[in-house]
Amino acid sequence: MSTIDTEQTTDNTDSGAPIRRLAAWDTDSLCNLAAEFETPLYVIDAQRVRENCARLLDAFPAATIRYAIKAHSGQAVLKVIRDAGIDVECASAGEVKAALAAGFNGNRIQYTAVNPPARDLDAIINWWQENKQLTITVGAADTVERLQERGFDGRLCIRVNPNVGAGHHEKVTTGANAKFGIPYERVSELATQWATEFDLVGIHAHAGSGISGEDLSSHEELVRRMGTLARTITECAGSLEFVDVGGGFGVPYRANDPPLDIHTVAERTRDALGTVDATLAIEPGRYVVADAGVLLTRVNTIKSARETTVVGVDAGMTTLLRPAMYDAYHEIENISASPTTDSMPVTIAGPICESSDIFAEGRSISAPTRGDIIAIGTAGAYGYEMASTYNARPRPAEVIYDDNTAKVARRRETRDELDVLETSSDEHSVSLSSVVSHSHSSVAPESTMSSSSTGDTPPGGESQ
Ligand SMILES: Cc1ncc(COP(=O)(O)O)c(C=O)c1O
Ligand SMILES: N[C@@H](CCCC[NH3+])C(=O)O
Repeated sequence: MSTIDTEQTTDNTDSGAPIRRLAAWDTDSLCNLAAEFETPLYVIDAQRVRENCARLLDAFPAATIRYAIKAHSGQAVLKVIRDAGIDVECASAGEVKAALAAGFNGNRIQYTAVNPPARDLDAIINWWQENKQLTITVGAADTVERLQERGFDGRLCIRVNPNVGAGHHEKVTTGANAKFGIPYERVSELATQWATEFDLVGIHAHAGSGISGEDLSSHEELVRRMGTLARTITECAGSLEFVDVGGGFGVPYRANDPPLDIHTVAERTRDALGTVDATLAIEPGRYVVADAGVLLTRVNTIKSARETTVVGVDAGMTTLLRPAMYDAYHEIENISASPTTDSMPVTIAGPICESSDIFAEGRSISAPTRGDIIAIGTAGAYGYEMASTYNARPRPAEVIYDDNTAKVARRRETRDELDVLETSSDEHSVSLSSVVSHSHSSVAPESTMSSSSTGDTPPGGESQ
């Protein structure tokens, strides 16, 4: 445990401020945390998560709010959200397990099945047997059959593909992607059928992630379509409990990005929905946690390279994937430098053997020296959550700061832990004469390949 100065780490502009910038964090405290817990290190401010929850509850007082736990599924964060009175949306059995462990009851959990593996459905049905208030959202008719085969006849929600997408990058635009949901045109017919077999409680759609406050038109169009569909279903299949219009509310990552005014979003969402005999539901993830987190990383290499200076740090794309995957922008500052240090443009790169392992290029930061701590802002959503162990790099640690104290929420993974799944025993093995089909092989037989074309000497030693 480490104690740091609350006064300085709390965003003192306004507890309802729409975004916490990197500049609002106390750099001395962050440097102390890096020294105490080492780097790379995620720091999450629990109070900021509370403020974000409170703002959502205030803007959507009559709605059901479900936090999309894929943004950050750490137990400490989930407990803050549970205590704020917000429910959860889970995308896998693993996420449901995390929600249950954090104390969410089945009636506060909505499981969204996306091409669900059998193992997920088995686990979900076991939990549903224990608490039949758990809601399952399906995005394909055969998922319904698979649930029926397992005895499910409970609370069902239909994921609609509204054919309207939005988001900060094409890779996070879901509403028009055929992978997600049942085509809009088919839903009322299926709803009529399923209402006789299940407790049909809702319909759901999600446009995508990172919807900008500057253009809410796609979000509004999706909500309008969902309102129309809800009215049709109510007539043909009976009333629904909720109409879930997804999450996706963006946060400004760049200093000059306009903040998303959540009250405006709420008002325009209600207007677009129109009158429905059901409760509005939303599923924000990023909005709840993004600006509550910062990633700290230490400079280990500085070199001049052609037109740039490369600053090598100990976090990489395995720690924070967003820049490599979506070219995502995060604020970056050298928080060890004194205020009088001159700035210089640099390339900030991680230790992973991939060219995309770069956090920023041509970014102006205070001139770094080896050992300095670099802070990467707005890293609370889809940061730790998307970390991997590629290049055999253990995942970072995470501390949560609350009530004047920072404590480890997720300890640093060790190199030894990377090997725990390896097995050398024959305990579970099968005998197979071959795993290559000789009759249908599309690879030319070795005898027809010249050694020059393969670059190898053929079996037997000499070229044929
Ligand atoms: C079904 C669903 N709900 C909610 C979310 C949360 O999105 P965001 O974190 O952008 O609010 C996502 C992620 O895109 C999602 O796929
Ligand atoms: N991982 C994405 C958003 C979530 C997409 C989930 N459907 C991001 O970091 O922006």
